[in-house]
Amino acid sequence: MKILKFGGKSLANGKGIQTVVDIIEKKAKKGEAITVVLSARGASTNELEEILEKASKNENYKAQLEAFKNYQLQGYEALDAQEEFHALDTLFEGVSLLGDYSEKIKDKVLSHGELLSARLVTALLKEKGVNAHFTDSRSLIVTDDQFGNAQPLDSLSKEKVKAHFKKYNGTTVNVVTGFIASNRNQETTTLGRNGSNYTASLLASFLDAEELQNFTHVDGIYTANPDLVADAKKIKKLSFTEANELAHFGANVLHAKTIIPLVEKKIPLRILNTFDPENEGTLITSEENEDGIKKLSVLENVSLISLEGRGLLGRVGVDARIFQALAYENISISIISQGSSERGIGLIVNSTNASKAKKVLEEEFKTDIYKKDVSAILIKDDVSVVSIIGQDLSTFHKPYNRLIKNQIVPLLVNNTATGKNVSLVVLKKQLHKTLNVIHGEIYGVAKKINLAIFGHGLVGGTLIDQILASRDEIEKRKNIHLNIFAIANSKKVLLSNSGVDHRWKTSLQNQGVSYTLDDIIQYADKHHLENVIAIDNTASKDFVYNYEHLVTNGFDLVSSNKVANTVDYEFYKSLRSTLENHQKQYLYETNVGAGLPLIETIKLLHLSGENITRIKGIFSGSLSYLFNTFSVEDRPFSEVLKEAMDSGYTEPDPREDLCGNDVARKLLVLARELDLKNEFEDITIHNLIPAHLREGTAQEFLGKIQEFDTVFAKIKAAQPEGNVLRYVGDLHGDLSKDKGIMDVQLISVPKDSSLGQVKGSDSIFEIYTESYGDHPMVIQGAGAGATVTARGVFGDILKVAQSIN
Ligand SMILES: NC(=O)C1=CN([C@@H]2O[C@H](COP(=O)(O)OP(=O)(O)OC[C@H]3O[C@@H](n4cnc5c(N)ncnc54)[C@H](O)[C@@H]3O)[C@@H](O)[C@H]2O)C=CC1
Ligand SMILES: N[C@@H](CC=O)C(=O)O
Repeated sequence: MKILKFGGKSLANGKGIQTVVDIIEKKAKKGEAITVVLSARGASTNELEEILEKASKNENYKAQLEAFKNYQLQGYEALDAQEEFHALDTLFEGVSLLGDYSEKIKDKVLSHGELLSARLVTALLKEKGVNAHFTDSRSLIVTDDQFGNAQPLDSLSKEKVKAHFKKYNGTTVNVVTGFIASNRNQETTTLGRNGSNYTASLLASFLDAEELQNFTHVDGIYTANPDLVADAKKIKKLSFTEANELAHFGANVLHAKTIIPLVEKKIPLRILNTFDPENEGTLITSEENEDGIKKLSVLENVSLISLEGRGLLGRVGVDARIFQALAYENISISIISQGSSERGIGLIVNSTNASKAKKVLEEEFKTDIYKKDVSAILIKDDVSVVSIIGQDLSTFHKPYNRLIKNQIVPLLVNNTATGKNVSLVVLKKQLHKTLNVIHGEIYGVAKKINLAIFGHGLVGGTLIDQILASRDEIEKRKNIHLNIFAIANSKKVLLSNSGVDHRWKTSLQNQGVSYTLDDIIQYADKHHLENVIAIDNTASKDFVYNYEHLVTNGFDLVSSNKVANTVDYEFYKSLRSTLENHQKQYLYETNVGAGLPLIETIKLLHLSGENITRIKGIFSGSLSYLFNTFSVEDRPFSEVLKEAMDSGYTEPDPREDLCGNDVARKLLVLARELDLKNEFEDITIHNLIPAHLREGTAQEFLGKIQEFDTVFAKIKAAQPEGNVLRYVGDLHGDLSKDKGIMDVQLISVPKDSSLGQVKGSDSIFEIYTESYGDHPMVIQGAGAGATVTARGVFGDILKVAQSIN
């Protein structure tokens, strides 16, 4: 025998009730032995409750009662509901006259929801030729006298159930009213909310059923509420122990009391979807899963009450007083947490009870407040409880760290000493993000990294295309999902919480909107975007002043722009301390040597205590190309310069390279990695731009670049035979002091020297250290170019992404 239980939503008008009848008919005609337990249809129970309230207040309830009756008959006008309707008329009239009602009357009223539902389904099944039998559970389940929440008397009920099913067995499909029962005096009682599920599990237990199938409007039990977590997965099978934890923590498909009769008899419970009957749903059995299932459960509409005061320290019985005072007012505490210092106690109660709870506690601790032993009793309303069921503390650091990285700091953490369950109280506005962050971590769902890219010129544009081209592969290999949710230039931003695609240029043109930085921050917040990284691919001197604001708003930083590391030292330090305070990262490998692993190497050497004594080399990819080519080819300087620009080696304004600033910045970036406190002004720079070409716009400058030709032809000719020109940066001096010496200059070197042999746009860095002596460590390779630089930025993004655990 299988027990099939259908809930109110499954039995609602429209698609619902017909589907239910089809499911039962199919099973009955296949010869399956089944018993059906029904709830009231749709929102019938709530409506009856509302009508009852109105009647008791002498308000006009008749229109709503008519609507209720119409709903019950809609499409089923042949149903004989006179008995129920007449009983309801009489009951409401009585309540209206009296102006009051008892729990006993309420149970009588509410029972008609289930009675009508079972009558209708029985009639419909009979029409289809099924041998259905309307079964009023008041003749089966006997309870105590606790109207509204009656407790079944097991042995009496079992006896009656057994006797009934002995009489109506074989091909009979008993259609049983859920929720309702009667006491020993045959007065109607109800089993409390979720009572129909309870009826079904009692029947299953008394009849030793093979399975209880609970038909709902969901496909089964999910790892989290799918409305809040898009990646939530359906759990195929779980144990009663796990289900029991879910039932306690707000999982509304189950209730602890309905599980107990099944556990005792080891009867499996299957959660099914009425509207997708082929789906096998979730099976709950007594078999324990070895690894255990983790599931997220949420309590909303709760408030955090905190009791603070120095005088609580070491006092005996404070918690007992709290519990007692609240219990007296029937207020239940779902979580309580207390620091070992005992100076503060936090407790969670239902929001509807929060003000009352505060009042009760203020009264209880009146004297303590007067003596200033208790300084405050505060309510925080906008909170939610997230419980990770199946989680113990041995691995809890992982989801917890992930939350902190995403700037979600729980207000309270609580775990069960036995069993596996950790609960966190978080701000309600962070609930959605909290669930997604934890769910992603515990289920190893691809980690979502949300990127805001500022600047989509040569480097930025190439980066976006590189990310879009390799993100599927990265997701497959590294379980990291890269989502570009913002692309901005200085005027417009394209926003897309689900991520831009390869048509981003057109989309930006058509859908780009003017913006402020806060618009992007708020957009990320509104769409609960986790693990956000801001990427600066501008050459802007102003944008870097946004970095700290981004960090305080939860963004990690990646930058190809060198400015933030080369403005005043005070800013440099302040940014680092903001990063430290917010536990955020800032990576900028491409600031020196484009995609070459230079900064990382220098950092590691320095960190490991290696004394770096000098760093010398060709720092500029564009000037490397310029002088490598110009030195050996018989072509005008301006023509080669134009080539370097067209190849994407130069800065957006090439004067930044030619004046030596770009190399100087790179030197300063490295100096600061060595903890030197140099400022940009400390650097001696050989400016290659003749004085008369330094002023004016970049455009005007480009119109005059031929004027370089004679100047550089002379310089080239003045060199010794076999020499070539190289633009070199040098960081030297006593690097163990506060400041190093930095020079940037154009020099002539033998063609076969280490600097002379460099080709194309390569950079070369010679790192002299104490251990390496006169034989420096050398890093050489492409020092400029959009493709290698974008690849370097991409590498930094992935490093940040991987470090978010
Ligand atoms: N080209 C190369 O080989 C290398 C370049 N870099 C650095 O990469 C950065 C970008 O260089 P390119 O792509 O060549 O420049 P670009 O001029 O092609 O692109 C810069 C982009 O930034 C945008 N932008 C400017 N101010 C902005 C603001 N306030 N907010 C948002 N967007 C803004 C511009 O509209 C433009 O789209 C520069 O900082 C450069 O120093 C670093 C290493 C190598
Ligand atoms: N303009 C720069 C680009 C990389 O930083 C250079 O030429 O090196």
